[in-house]
Amino acid sequence: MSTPVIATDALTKRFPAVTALDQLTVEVGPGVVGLVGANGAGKSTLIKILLGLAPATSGSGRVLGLDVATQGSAIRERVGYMPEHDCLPPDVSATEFVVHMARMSGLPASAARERTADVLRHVGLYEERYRPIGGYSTGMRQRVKLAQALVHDPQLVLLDEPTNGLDPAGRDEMLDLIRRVYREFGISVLVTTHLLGELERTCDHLVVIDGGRLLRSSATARFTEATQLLAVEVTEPDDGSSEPEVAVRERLVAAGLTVGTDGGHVLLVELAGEQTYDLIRDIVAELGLGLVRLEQRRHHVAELFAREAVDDH
Ligand SMILES: Nc1ncnc2c1ncn2[C@@H]1O[C@H](COP(=O)(O)OP(=O)(O)OP(=O)(O)O)[C@@H](O)[C@H]1O
Repeated sequence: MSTPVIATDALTKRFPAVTALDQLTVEVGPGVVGLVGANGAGKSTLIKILLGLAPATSGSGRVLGLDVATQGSAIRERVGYMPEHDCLPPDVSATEFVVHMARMSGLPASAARERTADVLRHVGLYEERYRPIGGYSTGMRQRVKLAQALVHDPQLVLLDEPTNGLDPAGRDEMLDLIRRVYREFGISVLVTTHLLGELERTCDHLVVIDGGRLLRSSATARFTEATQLLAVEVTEPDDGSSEPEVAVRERLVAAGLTVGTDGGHVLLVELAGEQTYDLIRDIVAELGLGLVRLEQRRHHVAELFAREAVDDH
């Protein structure tokens, strides 16, 4: 494997009331990497430590081979950062703001103007770039934040929740843009989200954390490959009672099967031999329900949490 872009070893961050990162050991190579976790999972804390902006309590980390504890400024020269929260001044234009950020990172005036024009074009801001940011839509503001992260031509960008507040179309556009940052410029990307499943199409590799701990780190394809999992969906019963899948689930678990859900009404049943199909059909029939769907399916990242919860019991 090529040199890891990011590598941490037992990285831990304790605040007085909470352990935000707990012995996190993870290594990711070049490409587009998704950092997935619920709110409070520790994503922003990890990003701040990787940028050398906050010290770890224990453990170590390297970004582009540089030590986060002692080489923070060298890291920030080579890494772009798009913060989660809006940090944009309303009275200046995108061009003025991004030129300013380019100058701050050390580019001479003429190079700063050229790079600014390039990155604003790349993120899809054209005539609007001369108008004050205060009048921009959320999508446009997110693009300005992305542009300032790219303007000093970094080797890696850390994007904290770049799709936050966007509608589905805006989200898709942002994800396409992120993909192109790597494909067209060769800039590696670490992108965070609390929306499970959102990054399946965008990322080569996914790191999933929960409560500061590593749940899983692997190629996206490994998350979504076909598994021994059956999706089961049943009809509403005649008596009109809701959530018939709850009764089905109880019966399946009682029969010794491992059952999760997709977060909605679909049950996900571990296949334990061919008899699993018959068992499901029998139980559904005994409960007086009909089968809408019974099929082997692919994993989605979203299931990871549902399945973990089941595995804990
Ligand atoms: N400066 C701080 N002081 C005390 N606790 C903190 C601080 N920063 C973060 N935390 C706590 O650490 C945990 C992880 O927070 P973090 O912001 O890293 O999570 P996150 O995954 O980025 O979530 P979000 O998307 O909501 O920001 C949370 O419980 C949070 O309350």
